[in-house]
Amino acid sequence: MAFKFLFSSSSWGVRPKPWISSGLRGIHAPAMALKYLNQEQATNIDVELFNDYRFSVDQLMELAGLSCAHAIAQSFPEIHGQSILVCCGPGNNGGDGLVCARHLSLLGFAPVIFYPKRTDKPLYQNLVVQCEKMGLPFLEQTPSQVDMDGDFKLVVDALFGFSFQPPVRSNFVDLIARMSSTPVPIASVDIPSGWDVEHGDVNDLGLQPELLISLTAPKLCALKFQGKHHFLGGRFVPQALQEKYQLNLPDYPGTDSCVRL
Ligand SMILES: NC(=O)C1=CN([C@@H]2O[C@H](COP(=O)(O)OP(=O)(O)OC[C@H]3O[C@@H](n4cnc5c(N)ncnc54)[C@H](O)[C@@H]3O)[C@@H](O)[C@H]2O)[C@@H](O)CC1
Ligand SMILES: [K+]
Repeated sequence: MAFKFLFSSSSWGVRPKPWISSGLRGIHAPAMALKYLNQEQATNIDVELFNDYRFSVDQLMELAGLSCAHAIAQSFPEIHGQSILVCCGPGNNGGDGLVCARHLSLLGFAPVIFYPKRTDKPLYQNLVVQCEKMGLPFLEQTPSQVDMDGDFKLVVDALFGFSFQPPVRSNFVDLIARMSSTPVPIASVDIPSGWDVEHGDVNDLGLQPELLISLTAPKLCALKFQGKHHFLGGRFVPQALQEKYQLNLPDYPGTDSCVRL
């Protein structure tokens, strides 16, 4: 396969993509550039999936969380069987974290959950019970810096996703500061927490994940991501919706739930 690179302005929310050979008479057709969403587009797609396509939150959260666990397993195979701290926030990003923790456990990792601001809705209560009944430990207090640095091989950041509005409120400041300072690698679900969804780490909190799993489609802040592994997960976007928003998502390999970007 022949590759050339097509460069586009990042202000359009796109990244260089290879030209993929059509295989016909040596003609090379340009692949359409992957779309990076602003906050409004991410919200609109979310609303459309629920209201028009009639998916339930549980359905998409299960697929999103599963894809995060798979991306983690692919990125950090060397920590299989070892302890992973999964920090879950109050919204759906936190729900993805709870699902991810459950699947990490099923994959043979040893997740420990920290879920400080719980939501009083059956969906979240059920996710907690599922994890509890599977024997996953929950931390009662914000882990100290020493504990975070010493007890875990990976920290999953499922605090805030595309609905985050900076700055971080006081109750999460310490946790994000510790996640930013730890030498333990961070895997962020959808958005590195504390980052502005479009502009990145505008408040200089310093959270720099080693793995980012963008869900549905990457958000604009992902253009500022400098870690080793960037995956797309959430393999549930119907073709018509992909076309309506010109997402130009890459093909997922085989039956995989995530794809490396
Ligand atoms: N289609 C989709 O688009 C899907 C989205 N999913 C997940 O859902 C996420 C979006 O979920 P939500 O809309 O529930 O929102 P988030 O989980 O991004 O965050 C909302 C919560 O964070 C709090 N919050 C916002 N700004 C804050 C601040 N500055 N300080 C402290 N707390 C703050 C809010 O009060 C609210 O409780 C996505 O990022 C993704 O992870 C998946 O579950 C499934 C499918
Ligand atoms: K996050």
